[in-house]
Amino acid sequence: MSHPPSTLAVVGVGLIGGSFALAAREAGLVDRVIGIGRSKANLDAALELGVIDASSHDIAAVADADIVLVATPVGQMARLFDAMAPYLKPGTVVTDAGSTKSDVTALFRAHLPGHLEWCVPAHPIAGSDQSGATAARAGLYRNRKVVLAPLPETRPEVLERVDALWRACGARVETMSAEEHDAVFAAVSHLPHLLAFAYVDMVSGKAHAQRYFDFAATGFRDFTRIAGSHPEMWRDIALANRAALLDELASYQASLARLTALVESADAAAMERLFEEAREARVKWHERFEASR
Ligand SMILES: NC(=O)C1=CN([C@@H]2O[C@H](COP(=O)(O)OP(=O)(O)OC[C@H]3O[C@@H](n4cnc5c(N)ncnc54)[C@H](O)[C@@H]3O)[C@@H](O)[C@H]2O)C=CC1
Ligand SMILES: O=C(O)C(=O)Cc1ccc(O)cc1
Repeated sequence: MSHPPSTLAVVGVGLIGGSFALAAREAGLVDRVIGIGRSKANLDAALELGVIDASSHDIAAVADADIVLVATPVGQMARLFDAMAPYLKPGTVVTDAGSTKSDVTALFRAHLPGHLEWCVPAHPIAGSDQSGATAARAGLYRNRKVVLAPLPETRPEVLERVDALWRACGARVETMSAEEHDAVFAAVSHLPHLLAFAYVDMVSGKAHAQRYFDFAATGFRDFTRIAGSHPEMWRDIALANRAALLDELASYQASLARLTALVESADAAAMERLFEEAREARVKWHERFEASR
């Protein structure tokens, strides 16, 4: 399908922004990619790997773009939206990849009030515990979901353009409200990351932690993989989605308290029932997840 030449500016050329740039170019929907970042070493690596065609430390470079993807930690977005506002051409599509959506929606409203018809809050549900441009790969979004949470002001053709870009990257696009998004992701993504960080922190705080780590095996590895994720990114997510996350932390604490009581009372039957129900739910989820990839 032919399309007018288009320039993509990626603000924050890491795993997520870099992978989008590679995939959109491979799909032929983007001709030129400008990387805008704060780390020279990372931008140099992105240039060398062919993830971007040009780099800049100056947000004014968005003036040359038809599409801007903001893929920094969500805590950076307020100042970035604010700083890019004077340079955005009317019609330039602005979208993001942040893991939280109510806060980003509010930031679009607060900092780009004159540009809302061209803004599309978004969240690709793909990634890993890796970060930086060197981790970027074109196939990251293949058969993965992307959630779009359009604003009431977003023009239909702008939504369609962002939808088409993500589909061209191989993703399956779903639309939901920012509120529903944040409640769901607090439970299935943000909470488990916090649990992994807290658990590793607990073990490493033991008096003879190394002795414990020496014997940790695959169960420990699988449960804690995401504790290797980017600390700044997860700090920002925890702050941005505090309310929903506090609800999930409370539910989990209640669940742990119930399990603690079963362990205390040595209630073998109830414990086995709980484990059976959890295992069944996990097996079902895993079958559906693998079938959808
Ligand atoms: N890592 C993951 O699995 C996923 C992450 N996300 C979201 O995508 C966003 C990016 O995450 P990653 O690509 O994993 O992180 P990353 O650390 O790989 O990349 C972020 C990049 O943004 C740059 N950056 C930070 N502050 C900046 C600023 N003020 N101006 C310009 N550049 C700046 C950093 O130097 C870095 O290169 C985050 O909002 C995260 O919540 C969304 C889905 C999955
Ligand atoms: O590392 C993993 O398995 C993840 O869960 C990746 C991930 C991290 C953050 C997101 O907002 C979406 C996906």
